[in-house]
Amino acid sequence: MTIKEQYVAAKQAYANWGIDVDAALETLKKVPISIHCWQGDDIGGFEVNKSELSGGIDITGNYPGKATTPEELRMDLEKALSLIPGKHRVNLHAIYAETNGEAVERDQLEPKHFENWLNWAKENGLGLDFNPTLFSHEKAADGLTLSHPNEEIREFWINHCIASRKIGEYFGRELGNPCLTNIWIPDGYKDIPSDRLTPRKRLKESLDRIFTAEVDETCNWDAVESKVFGIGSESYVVGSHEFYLGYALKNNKICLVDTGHYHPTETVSNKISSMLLYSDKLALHVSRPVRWDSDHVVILDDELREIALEIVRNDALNQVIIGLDFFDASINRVAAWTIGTRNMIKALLYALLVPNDHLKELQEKGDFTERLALMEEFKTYPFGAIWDYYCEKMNVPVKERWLTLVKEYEHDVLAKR
Ligand SMILES: C[C@H](O)[C@H](O)[C@@H](O)C(=O)CO
Ligand SMILES: [Mn+2]
Repeated sequence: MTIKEQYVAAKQAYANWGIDVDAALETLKKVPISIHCWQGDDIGGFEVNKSELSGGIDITGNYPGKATTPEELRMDLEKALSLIPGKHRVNLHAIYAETNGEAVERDQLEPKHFENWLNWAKENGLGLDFNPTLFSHEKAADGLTLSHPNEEIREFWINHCIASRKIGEYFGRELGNPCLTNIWIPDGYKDIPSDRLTPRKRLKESLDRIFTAEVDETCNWDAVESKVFGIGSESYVVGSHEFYLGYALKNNKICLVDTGHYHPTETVSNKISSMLLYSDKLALHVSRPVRWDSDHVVILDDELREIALEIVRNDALNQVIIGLDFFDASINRVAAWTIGTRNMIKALLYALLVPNDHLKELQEKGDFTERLALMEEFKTYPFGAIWDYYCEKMNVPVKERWLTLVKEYEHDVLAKR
């Protein structure tokens, strides 16, 4: 049977439950995923005076062929994007600035340092998102930035965040598509603090300063990302979930939840409905924690499906900004992007092909037997046939055929670096 024939048969199975597969594919086509550039070079960036990766995050592995220049990184991203169905976004960090060999301090960064990225995004029909980089820097050497007791250090990072919001505004204005500028800081303590409040007060004041700077909200959306712990901040993180949830709600900012930033049995899927009751927008960093915030490549596991289901069944595709955040240096990096992003899209497709309204009704009626029975049966509905057809229709490789192309790229390009 051809892909199309398998699709037609599969479509009927879903139609029996009132699911319009063609409509689901139309919806899926319009959902952008924000693909993080930092998977391509192990969060190295292109600063002239580059520092070692810090901030309590870590990359393991030494797979050959990582991007070492902006041109290589863009080329690798283009390769991955050619294997992923749909039109997406690319998420940049400040350390990916291009300064023509001149050492530009982070608080002095300007839109012009990202002009190449912008032109590339325009040429490729991509959206752009942005992040100030508050790690891998001598002024973050003790693991403190916006909450630092030293005013001069705080000032430096405040100015870096303001500069970043202006870069986000530039991206959003030029692309006619708002840029999400997300602030994540590593601040915290290895051991039990004697004062949890003072650093949080300072962080709050720093954020207030950052957001006082005028930036066009139609071009730039501000987000804040919490964390429960990091390497070297095991006992206390200043920007905890409660801290940012409160800050975002009170100041009309977007909370960004990273799936690796919670206690191991706490799930982000269970937070989405609550957060959306109080906030119009929510941003995600979809990652895969394995025992800790290890940032493994996203797989199609139960939690990914549950996240997608929560977005779809709550009609929140326009409210949840889906970004990815993983970095694996032990495998081919183009493959890492491709696997993780295709899985995020697959999870959304899966969620669009579940009789969500019927399942909700069953719950309301108290028919938990049928609810469980159907939720389980739909796991083996012919979802793969719909996915294959979608890939074919979107002109990207069907099934694992993309892997041959990545291997060729590795042989022809990556291996020669
Ligand atoms: C590089 C990213 O900004 C970083 O991973 C951050 O988003 C994070 O999740 C830190 O744990
Ligand atoms: Mn993150």
